[in-house]
Amino acid sequence: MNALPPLVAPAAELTRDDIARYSRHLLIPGIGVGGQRRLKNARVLVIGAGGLGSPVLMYLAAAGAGTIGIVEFDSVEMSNLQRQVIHGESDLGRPKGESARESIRNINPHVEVRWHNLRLENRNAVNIFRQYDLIVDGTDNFATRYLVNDAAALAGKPYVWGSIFRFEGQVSVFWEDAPHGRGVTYRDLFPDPPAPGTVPSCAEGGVFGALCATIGSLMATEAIKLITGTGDPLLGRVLVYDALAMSFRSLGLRRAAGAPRITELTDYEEFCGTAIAPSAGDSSIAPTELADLLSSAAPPVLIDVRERTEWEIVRIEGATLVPHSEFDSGAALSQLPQDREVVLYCKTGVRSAEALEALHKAGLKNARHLRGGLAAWVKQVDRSLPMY
Ligand SMILES: Nc1ncnc2c1ncn2[C@@H]1O[C@H](COP(=O)(O)OP(=O)(O)OP(=O)(O)O)[C@@H](O)[C@H]1O
Repeated sequence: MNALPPLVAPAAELTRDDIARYSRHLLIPGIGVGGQRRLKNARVLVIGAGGLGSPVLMYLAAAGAGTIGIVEFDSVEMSNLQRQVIHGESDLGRPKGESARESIRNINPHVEVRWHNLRLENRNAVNIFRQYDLIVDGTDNFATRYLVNDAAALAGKPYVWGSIFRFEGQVSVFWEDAPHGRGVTYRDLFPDPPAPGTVPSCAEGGVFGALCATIGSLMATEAIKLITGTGDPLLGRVLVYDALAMSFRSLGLRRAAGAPRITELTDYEEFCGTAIAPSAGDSSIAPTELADLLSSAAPPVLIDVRERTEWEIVRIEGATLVPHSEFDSGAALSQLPQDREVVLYCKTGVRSAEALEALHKAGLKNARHLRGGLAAWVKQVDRSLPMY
């Protein structure tokens, strides 16, 4: 085993209550009283109290991490409850940070919870990271992941990273300044972000709820190992889990030869191509305008560019399904009329804007896309439709 020195110094003695509460940890060689005292002294920052953040926060709290920070700005929605188990039915509409803090207090009142009620951004990341020993990234977007990576490097902190999609997940530990030259960062795994629109988010592609527990619990495990100096952390390795095959693979990861040190933050939205909405620009149509147009004498042809699974959940009446992938391949063009206006829509307006760009490039100009997608349509036009 290639254990690292423990990240955190031990706290003062354990109390009687600590000994009773953590007794099953105290019995394990590798944690014991020494490891538990380190946990008590640990300050862990968890970014996002969502699918991954939920199990991470719950297990770190139960394990007795002394101080847990939560960075989260969002509120609990119905579609979160299938996997974000730190929140419950009675938390719907509440800030996730508040709900998570309450759950943690219920699990372990000895944990000090610091909720940073904000979006992690360039202007706050490094300062917040400096207040903690270890960062755990439970976020869901590439811009934030690169920011977490670079800010962790600038603050000199290790961080545990996890990612989930449908039935697959990945976990690793990144730390530019890791002892024994084991420093690898997220940029060594993914030097470049994927082209915008090529990797669907969980909101678009879906995620298997129990996968979050597997990956989140692995992330909490790595955090506890680093804090206590127990076992071999996933430094320089990525663990890949396939829930359908029920298999784990561990892939080696090296620092790219000559990779420069991270010395500053950059514009992550621009780096990831998510800064500007695709250049469909003013070729969008508002939901209410589309509703009027659909009931006019010359209604446009309405095209749903989502996946069939989404189409089967809910759709706008009268729409035809032509999935987004058929726009990339060019197959969509032959299915669209040249003599009538075409309006494309997706869930939130991102995929439809991309599909529209492909149509414009192919020469079909008489086309627009629904601004804000089906989500905006449901809010502004037809509240009777369910939203996912
Ligand atoms: N930059 C950021 N700062 C703070 N929290 C963030 C940031 N980026 C993402 N998050 C939070 O990370 C969590 C990610 O969790 P997850 O993807 O499971 O949830 P979600 O975004 O609610 O899901 P969905 O997109 O399916 O509705 C979210 O709660 C989100 O608010």
